[in-house]
Amino acid sequence: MQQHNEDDVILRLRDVKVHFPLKGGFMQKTTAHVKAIDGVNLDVYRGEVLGLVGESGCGKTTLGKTILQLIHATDGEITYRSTDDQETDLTKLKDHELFPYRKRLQIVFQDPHSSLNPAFTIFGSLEDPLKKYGIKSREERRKIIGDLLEAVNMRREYMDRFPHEFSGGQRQRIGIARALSIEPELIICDEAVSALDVSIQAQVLQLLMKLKQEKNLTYIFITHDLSVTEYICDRIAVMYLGRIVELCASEDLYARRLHPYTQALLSAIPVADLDKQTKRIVLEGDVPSPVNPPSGCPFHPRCQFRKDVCSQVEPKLKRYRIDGRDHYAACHLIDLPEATPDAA
Ligand SMILES: Nc1ncnc2c1ncn2[C@@H]1O[C@H](COP(=O)(O)OP(=O)(O)OP(=O)(O)O)[C@@H](O)[C@H]1O
Repeated sequence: MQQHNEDDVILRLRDVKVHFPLKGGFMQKTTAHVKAIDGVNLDVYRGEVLGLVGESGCGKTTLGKTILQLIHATDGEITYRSTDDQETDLTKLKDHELFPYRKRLQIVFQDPHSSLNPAFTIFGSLEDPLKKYGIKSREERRKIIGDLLEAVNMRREYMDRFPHEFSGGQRQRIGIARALSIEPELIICDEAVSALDVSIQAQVLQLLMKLKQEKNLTYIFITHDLSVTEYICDRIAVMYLGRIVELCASEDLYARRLHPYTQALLSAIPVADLDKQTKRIVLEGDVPSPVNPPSGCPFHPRCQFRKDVCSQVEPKLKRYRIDGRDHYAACHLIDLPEATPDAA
């Protein structure tokens, strides 16, 4: 995996929180908060594929939508860094000021069946963003959409068909074409292949990787499926209860996972090489409610290695240097020296 430096950062998240108010009673007063994201720090590097993994409900989609400003952060900074080094904290912008940034950051959703309007032809669905971003001539829009369809291995004339005329895999490719239409720099793929059969998944993943190379894209790849991330991600961030609990190069996560939560997640994936199969660690219970997260380490009630400190003090995400690479983890039980600030 290539090493990144500060100049390569495209997105910088600092202490990002998203607390949804829960309303109740006759007056619909806020009675509590769902702490969906609770202090995320993360740098995303230009040109990388960053996996965001974790069980259902740990905050992956909320974080993705917050980066795109489809959900407003309760607190923290989300800084976008352009190729000419201009830095903009997206959380501080008003809706109309976000317009140029929405072009640069796009999303592909999970469900190819519901993400296209059934009443519109493919041209009708795909021309909208082009119109918004100033492509006035219909002929030009038809040319761009035809080129986009060819880029996702489909025929140009398909633009005059309706979504129900396509298979799930084809619809997902159309969703990718739509995300690409206004030439973004970063695409968030939210469970983009999870609804597809395994063989179709492989085709769509291959397509995503081809497009990444051709168009110099950055991906944040959200999934609960750790068997997919190993092959396509440069780095992986593991989320639990709205926090990142481990973050490192993909190969390092699979080779030497540090956090007990990651160990449990990875132990559940079947591997072809039986020598590499680790003993299955069964996670007891569900992810606790983000309304009242556990004290101390949020994972401690489900952790088979927990000690007293784990229920008392929340562990920080610490940086370790392993084989010359950064490996971050938030767990009291890791017995490794923390990296010194200048270790690189
Ligand atoms: N608008 C909302 N209002 C209140 N709670 C919400 C809202 N959106 C999400 N949540 C809660 O925030 C937490 C994180 O949800 P989120 O969908 O981000 O998780 P996820 O990891 O993407 O899960 P999944 O893979 O099931 O989509 C969950 O407890 C969810 O119920």
